[in-house]
Amino acid sequence: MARIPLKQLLADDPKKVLVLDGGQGTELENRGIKVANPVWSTIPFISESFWSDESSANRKIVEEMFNDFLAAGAEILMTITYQTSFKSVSENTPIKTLAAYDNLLTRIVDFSRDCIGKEKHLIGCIGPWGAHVCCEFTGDYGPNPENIDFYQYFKPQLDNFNRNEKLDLLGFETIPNIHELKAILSWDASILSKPFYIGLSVHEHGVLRDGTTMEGVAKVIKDLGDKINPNFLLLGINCVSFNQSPDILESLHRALPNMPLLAYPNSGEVYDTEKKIWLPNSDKLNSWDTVVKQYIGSGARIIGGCCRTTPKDIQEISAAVKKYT
Ligand code: MET
Ligand SMILES: [Zn+2]
Repeated sequence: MARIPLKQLLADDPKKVLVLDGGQGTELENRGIKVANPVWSTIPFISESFWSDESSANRKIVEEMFNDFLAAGAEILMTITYQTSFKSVSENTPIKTLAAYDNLLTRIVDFSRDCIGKEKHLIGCIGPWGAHVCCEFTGDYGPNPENIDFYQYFKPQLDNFNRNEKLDLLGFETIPNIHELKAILSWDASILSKPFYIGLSVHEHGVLRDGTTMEGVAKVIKDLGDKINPNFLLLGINCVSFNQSPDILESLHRALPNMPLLAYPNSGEVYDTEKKIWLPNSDKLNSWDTVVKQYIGSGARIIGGCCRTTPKDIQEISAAVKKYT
């Protein structure tokens, strides 16, 4: 295999910082794919013509998006599978059986690998439990979040991704609730057999969306001690406020000084949940150059962008990573 396993890559060169791609769902939307539906950015992959017709318009859009992120300097990219859990897909699309679902995931990973080539690292993206009920930004998982069977929810996607050699890393993204974090971290290497990271959905005031402090998050990890799954490679934040993200990452670093971190915030625009539109943020405090410098100072090893970030953002991130490493 041409690619160095990520665990080794991060350990061998303690200064190496990998540039991640940008916000794929919103970027597909920018490029004309209508993603407003229950499976969000999974939608182009649901129609058979995406697979049968190599000149399909959506196929071209997705290929071009990957190309543009690569040209901007992305070294590690994600599959577009944020809202592709078996529950979301089987309840909202004609794909109903586990066999058909496995076929869908395998096709998406194959296609993504073909788009990025053999050299780049590929992340199997896994959205949070909250994504299928749209509460990843409130963290409100109902009155008994401790009783949610998170494993049952994630299992079909995990089983498929675990056995796919084309994926280098699994990414649990936008995790807003401490019970979900605890559940993921309770799974051993027989359940999570590939390297993985967890991206937290953090409020601009610096707490997990459900109110847990970063010290509280750190305690869960410290309490696991050496029982922690050896495949747990990085912890970080995603889909968080651009302005607050350096401070949030720093607080995570203070609480867990030896943990490799990752950060991929939003563009700086702000989502108006009532009007369902993105508003420009006239108070954008910093440039990517400044925030990337701060992330690296706080132990970030993977840096990219989440919602509304484009190849232009990735280009700026890439330049800053080169400058500060
Ligand atoms: N990686 C995902 C995407 O941009 C993250 C979404 S956060 C709501 O498609
Ligand atoms: Zn996002």
